[in-house]
Amino acid sequence: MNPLVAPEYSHPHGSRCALSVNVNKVALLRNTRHLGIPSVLRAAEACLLAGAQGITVHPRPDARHIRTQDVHELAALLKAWPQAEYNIEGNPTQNLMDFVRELRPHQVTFVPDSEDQFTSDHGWQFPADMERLRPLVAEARACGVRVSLFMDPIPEAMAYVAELGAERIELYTETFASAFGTERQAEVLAGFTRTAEAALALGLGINAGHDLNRDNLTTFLRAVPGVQEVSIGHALVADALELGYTETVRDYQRCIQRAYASL
Ligand SMILES: CC(=O)[C@@H](O)[C@H](O)COP(=O)(O)O
Ligand SMILES: NCC(=O)COP(=O)(O)O
Repeated sequence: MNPLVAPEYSHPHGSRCALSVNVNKVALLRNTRHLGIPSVLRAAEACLLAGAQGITVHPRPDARHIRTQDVHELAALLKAWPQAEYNIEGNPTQNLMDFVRELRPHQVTFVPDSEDQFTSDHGWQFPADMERLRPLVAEARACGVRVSLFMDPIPEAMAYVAELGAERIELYTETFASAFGTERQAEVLAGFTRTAEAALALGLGINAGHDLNRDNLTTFLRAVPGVQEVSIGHALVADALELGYTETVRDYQRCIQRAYASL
């Protein structure tokens, strides 16, 4: 079998790879008026109804988009969707751990962003970040929350993730998205494949996200083995402005299924 095609993989949701919709950008648009529209809750519900397997939020300390009330209201909504997962992202040295303690989402994704960062643009640095993360990973796991660490595609860094006791990595996919369709695509993608193989060999689960879209998603999933979840927000919400949430989510699910059609 082609080693670059994802191996047979049993995912928590019965599909090959779960789609978790990040609703940050719905909140960003809502926050530009005091009218409460577009609704973050209605966006999440529409995406779940259309087949998304999860919802992701990144409640940044400056509340530029997702606010504390959104995080709590989505937790309440997801109680009615037992098959779906709630993934909360953020920097555990800032405001994230209160959400972990209070809401116990299915997953927390630790992202090393500074408070005023334009967007997420790098993963954790090991071994430098190890001791700072160790108690935070332990606390989240003690709360029964799966821990995923936001990581650059560096195979050698996977052993540190495993040593910390995190269950998954989230591959930061911006470098792939930037190289997509260029002469660098194969080289950049090979780095992601090597990193995924290193993670799988250590028993780590694999998530992926940042700048994934309908054009590049299938290529990524075909080449990178074992991806259990993609969290997609910016491009998906942009597509939904044109196509609506239902058709957009269905189109992303088609992109995911196409990645495994040859298996
Ligand atoms: C961690 C990551 O890559 C994204 O999930 C992040 O949430 C993007 O944040 P913004 O939506 O604020 O750009
Ligand atoms: N972790 C990635 C995520 O949740 C959404 O990233 P993007 O699709 O908004 O770039």
